[in-house]
Amino acid sequence: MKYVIGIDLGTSAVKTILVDQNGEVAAEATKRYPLIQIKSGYSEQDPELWVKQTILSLIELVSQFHGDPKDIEGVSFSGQMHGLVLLGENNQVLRPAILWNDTRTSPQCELITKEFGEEILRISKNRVLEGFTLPKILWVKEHEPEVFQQTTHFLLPKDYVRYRMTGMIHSEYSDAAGTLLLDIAKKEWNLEICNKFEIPINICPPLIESHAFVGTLLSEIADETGLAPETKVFAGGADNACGAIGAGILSPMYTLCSIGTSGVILSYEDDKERDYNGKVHFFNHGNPESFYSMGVTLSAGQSLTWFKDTFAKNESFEQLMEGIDEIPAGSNGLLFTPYLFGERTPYPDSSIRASFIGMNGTHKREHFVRAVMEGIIFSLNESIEIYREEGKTVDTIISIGGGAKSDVWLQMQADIFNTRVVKLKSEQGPGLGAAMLAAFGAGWFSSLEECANQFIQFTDEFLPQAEQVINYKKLFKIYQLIYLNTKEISEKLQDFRL
Ligand SMILES: Nc1ncnc2c1ncn2[C@@H]1O[C@H](COP(=O)(O)OP(=O)(O)O)[C@@H](O)[C@H]1O
Ligand SMILES: O=C(CO)[C@@H](O)[C@H](O)COP(=O)(O)O
Repeated sequence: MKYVIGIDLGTSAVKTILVDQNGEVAAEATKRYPLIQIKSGYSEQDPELWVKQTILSLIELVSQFHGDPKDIEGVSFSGQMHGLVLLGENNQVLRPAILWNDTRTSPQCELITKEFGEEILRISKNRVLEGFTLPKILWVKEHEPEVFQQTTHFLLPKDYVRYRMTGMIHSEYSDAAGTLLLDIAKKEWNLEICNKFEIPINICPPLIESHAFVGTLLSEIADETGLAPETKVFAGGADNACGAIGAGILSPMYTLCSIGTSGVILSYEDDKERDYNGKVHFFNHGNPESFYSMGVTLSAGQSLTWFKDTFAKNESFEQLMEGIDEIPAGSNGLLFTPYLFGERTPYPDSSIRASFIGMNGTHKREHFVRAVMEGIIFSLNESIEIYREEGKTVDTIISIGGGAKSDVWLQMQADIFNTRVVKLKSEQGPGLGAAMLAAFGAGWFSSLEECANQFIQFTDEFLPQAEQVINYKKLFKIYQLIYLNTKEISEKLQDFRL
């Protein structure tokens, strides 16, 4: 039996899975790393820690495997998107990576939008937002000019880890699409945008397809991890592109819901000319010549993690959620908006912050937990509404990410989205998508669709419950009022945030 490995470089942890030729997950390992948040709005990570934890995770994965490591034919990657890694001479890292959920770049976004926003929307198919890579590059150029001067390349997070495992520098289209520097339709770095903002185009890495063969493992990485030095490494994709592959979103039939640190509602796009006018993001898929669009809740799973770390640090998620299924929809009149780090869809607003509304003396901790979980799904429902308004049919959702571990949360998705919600056998959609890219790249299958037929297995399904659907429709309308009514308050509080 042959095997492939998918490495998912998430925001909270790196997750590795070993998958056999039938698509069965033979081993899994996870290694966590922290976010560095020195100020409100700042979010960084140490790229060296990504490499260290990836290697530790692979060591653990290989130790669970009792076959011949030479049977592990290929490795590929899924990675948190948009993060900026700057390399200098000899490819050393020049500063900590600035992540997708870092919102310090509002002034740079305003400048880009004012000077070139319409052209960028036309070329990159995306609106200028704090999370994307171009504003981060401009922030470094303005605030750390000596770092910018030394830059020889920028890389996206998983592309840096792949570089450290192979010695080869590349980017691939699905992740490059999230930089605002890529011409999405032509699949090339855009000289016009680079010139406009005085970014030397040669700091942009060479572009390849997601399933492209990059090289074999460096011998020291093979020695350390226990993998064979001839293990083939394939480029990989953005975590949402890989999530889409791993959940079988290879046609417009299904919609994806991912609850990781962020939350995503994602739809396959077969027409590259489809124009949402920047209301949702539009990116190259990991499947060659295809595209997807998505709406993003910045702090989805992260809101629940924040609540747990702050009020129930030593409990598991399962303990935290005990009793919440007995509480009625709407948590006895308590609502939560998940804007801990600002928001993206439908409100591109970096200064909005989260709120609990409706607290009264009868509320217990479990009401707050349920309200947080409901608020996250309400926020994702805003993206579903956009798709429905644009004429898309959303009737089946494939749900992935850490959030898909909870059946109560999956039922809440079915009731709030008013759709059938289906769970995968392994909730590690992006990791499975990465493994599928390795399997396709290694020639096991003639297409990702063929691979999906073999690899993807659905388990439970959750159907909307009529009474809950009615209640949640009413609650969603009230939830939508919170943004409008807290926007000004959030702005006024900005001066008091550290
Ligand atoms: N047992 C669980 N039940 C429900 N949600 C969970 C559970 N464990 C983790 N989560 C949620 O999953 C999120 C992490 O998901 P994951 O897909 O691993 O994120 P990332 O890819 O961003 O690192 C956490 O923030 C948390 O909200
Ligand atoms: O910024 C985005 C997508 O545009 C995020 O979805 C990141 O890609 C991080 O993903 P997770 O770690 O939450 O899976």
